[in-house]
Amino acid sequence: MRSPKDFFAPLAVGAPAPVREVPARPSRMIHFFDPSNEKMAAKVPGMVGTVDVLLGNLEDAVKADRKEAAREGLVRIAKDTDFGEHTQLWTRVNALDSPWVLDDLTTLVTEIGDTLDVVMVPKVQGPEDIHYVDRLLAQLEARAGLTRPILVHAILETARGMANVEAIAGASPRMQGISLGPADLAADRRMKTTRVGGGHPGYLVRQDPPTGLGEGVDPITADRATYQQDLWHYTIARMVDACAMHGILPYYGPFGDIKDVVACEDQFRNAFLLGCVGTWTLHPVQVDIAKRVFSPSAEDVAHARRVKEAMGDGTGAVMLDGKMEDDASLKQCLVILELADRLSANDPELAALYAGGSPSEESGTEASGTEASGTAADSKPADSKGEES
Ligand SMILES: CC(C)(COP(=O)(O)OP(=O)(O)OC[C@H]1O[C@@H](n2cnc3c(N)ncnc32)[C@H](O)[C@@H]1OP(=O)(O)O)[C@@H](O)C(=O)NCCC(=O)NCCSC(=O)C[C@](C)(O)C(=O)O
Ligand SMILES: [Mg+2]
Repeated sequence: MRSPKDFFAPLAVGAPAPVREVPARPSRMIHFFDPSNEKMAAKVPGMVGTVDVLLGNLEDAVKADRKEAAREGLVRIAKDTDFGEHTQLWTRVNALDSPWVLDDLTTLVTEIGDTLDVVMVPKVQGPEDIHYVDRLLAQLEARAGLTRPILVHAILETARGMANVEAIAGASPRMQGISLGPADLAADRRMKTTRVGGGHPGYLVRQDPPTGLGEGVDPITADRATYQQDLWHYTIARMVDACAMHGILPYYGPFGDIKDVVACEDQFRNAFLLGCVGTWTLHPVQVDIAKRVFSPSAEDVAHARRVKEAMGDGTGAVMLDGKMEDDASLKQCLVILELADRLSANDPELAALYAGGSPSEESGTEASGTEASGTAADSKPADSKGEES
């Protein structure tokens, strides 16, 4: 364990100084592409400006015999593409115990280190994994003469990583954020699912047996409502706390049922409401869903402004639309307003929406009613409540 006094010292002579704060750049969707897949790679330049993050994936989902092609493809794309002001370039390197990761890091930092914003590290088990990457990145940055440090993002996909999540989040000033890796995590935990993220119809609670049924009707086998539960609630909530306590950013991960855009939106929204700032998008169809979900609704922004105005100096309590507002509800509203400001700075459409233009149908929001809504969930379509009976 390093002395706290040394926490912000570069780990190699000549490496850039670590950042003190995670840069406040939108990252609502981390869009995955396989740089060895020519059709997919060809779409990347056209996606600049439409997604917050483009991530060249080198790990799982890239076949073993395409690993080198993927690495080379990413170098080529990074060199040939202007990512503009609003789209970041990230990569997911191979796992630290794989035969590819050393070449991944060495090649990418050396060749495109000045373009690469974040390196995502899969299957992180504990802070020691981050320390290893931290030192190696510093050495490579120093050798390449980089002036800006590359940040690190961990994927939470082992039980041990989960148990160490707070230590991982605080392991280095390079830590930018953490994502949930539901498929590997499920396997490592020996959960009995076979999906990539999302819920499961078997994970439910059932209404109590009804009373007052007629003679001879069995209350146990009678019709009883069931409610599907969120398999990921504990994990995401714990990840959010670990990230918040260390000033880094939490993300949902992949939703593998590409066709089920409704359940995908529900899963993304659960993560957004719990504190995540973004998600992964695996297919272009998920991009607009992520944008809609991880941008606060116009109603929430308008409500937050009204609370801020009504609260004056920010202390005390007031009644607004029959609800008590106080210092703590104001703080929640300020979270929404800060996010809205940050997103508006990059996106004139959102800026117009938040400035009071009428919310478009595409934004998934409804025109303001007499009651201001309290959460982003209130703007969710009424037919997608995620309950079953
Ligand atoms: C799902 C797949 C196979 C369907 O691919 P498809 O070709 O069958 O889909 P499509 O609907 O036919 O595609 C239509 C068009 O979109 C293109 N396209 C399709 N996807 C993309 C994309 N991402 N970016 C840009 N373009 C894309 C595709 O090439 C095609 O182009 P075309 O019209 O010219 O023919 C494909 O979308 C894909 O491979 N996506 C990325 C998958 C991936 O990265 N997986 C790894 C992350 S999840 C994970 O690792 C788990 C985790 C965290 O580790 C853990 O939980 O443990
Ligand atoms: Mg995985």
